[in-house]
Amino acid sequence: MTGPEQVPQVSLRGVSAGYARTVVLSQLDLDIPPLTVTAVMGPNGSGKSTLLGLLAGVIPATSGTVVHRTGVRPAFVVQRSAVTDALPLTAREAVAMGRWGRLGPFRRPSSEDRRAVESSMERLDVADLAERQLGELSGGQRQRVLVAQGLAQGADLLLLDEPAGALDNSARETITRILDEVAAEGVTVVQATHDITAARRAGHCLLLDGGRVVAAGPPPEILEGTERERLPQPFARR
Ligand SMILES: Nc1ncnc2c1ncn2[C@@H]1O[C@H](COP(=O)(O)OP(=O)(O)OP(=O)(O)O)[C@@H](O)[C@H]1O
Repeated sequence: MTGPEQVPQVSLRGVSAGYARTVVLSQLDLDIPPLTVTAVMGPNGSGKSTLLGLLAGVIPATSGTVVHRTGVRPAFVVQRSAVTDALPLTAREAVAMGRWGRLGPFRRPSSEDRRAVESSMERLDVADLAERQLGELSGGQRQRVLVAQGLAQGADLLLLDEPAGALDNSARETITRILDEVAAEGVTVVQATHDITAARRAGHCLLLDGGRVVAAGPPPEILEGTERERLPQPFARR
């Protein structure tokens, strides 16, 4: 360890976690490197969302230690399917919810809060949808609104569960580029993804299978070469 940039954003040692009657993650030892994009890959049910929930602090560890580099509350962009599309909110109101944690009781949004909301919407190209109801938006548009909400939070750890899940190739490429830029600006990004192209461009890759880390390291090392033997289905077929 030579400097603060070497301190992991989050360090997990011997961590297990899950739900009431299900242990999902068992004895995980892993480090999330700071100021880069980590892609979390693995088949359906391998524990990617559970790991993000753990990193976000919404799912408790049942054993082991979870150490965060800073005390800043992470931003967590959940899968679109986890958000009720019928919520009576405009896109701008949904993005502004990203600032709630900073407002405190009875505080009105400051000009800085409003700026963060507007610039996040512009970045995700949803500014022209600001007054539309969430329920009126397409799946891809709603997904971009949720990513804008996460960005608006201004956290130093941005966690995203399949942020490009409902997007076409061009929008997917845009999200990947924005996440690269956000990391270059000093944010640690962790995204669960089934998109092998996005994973190849990440700075770090974690491969889960059955709630365990089966590989961790630079994407070329994790995704290339031994791909056929190493990647759990369905990645091995791609
Ligand atoms: N709320 C919950 N209560 C109980 N079990 C759950 C809950 N959420 C997920 N699980 C179980 O935990 C395991 C891991 O699920 P998780 O959603 O973390 O996987 P995933 O890798 O994100 O999957 P996907 O690629 O399908 O999103 C699965 O067996 C799932 O059925």
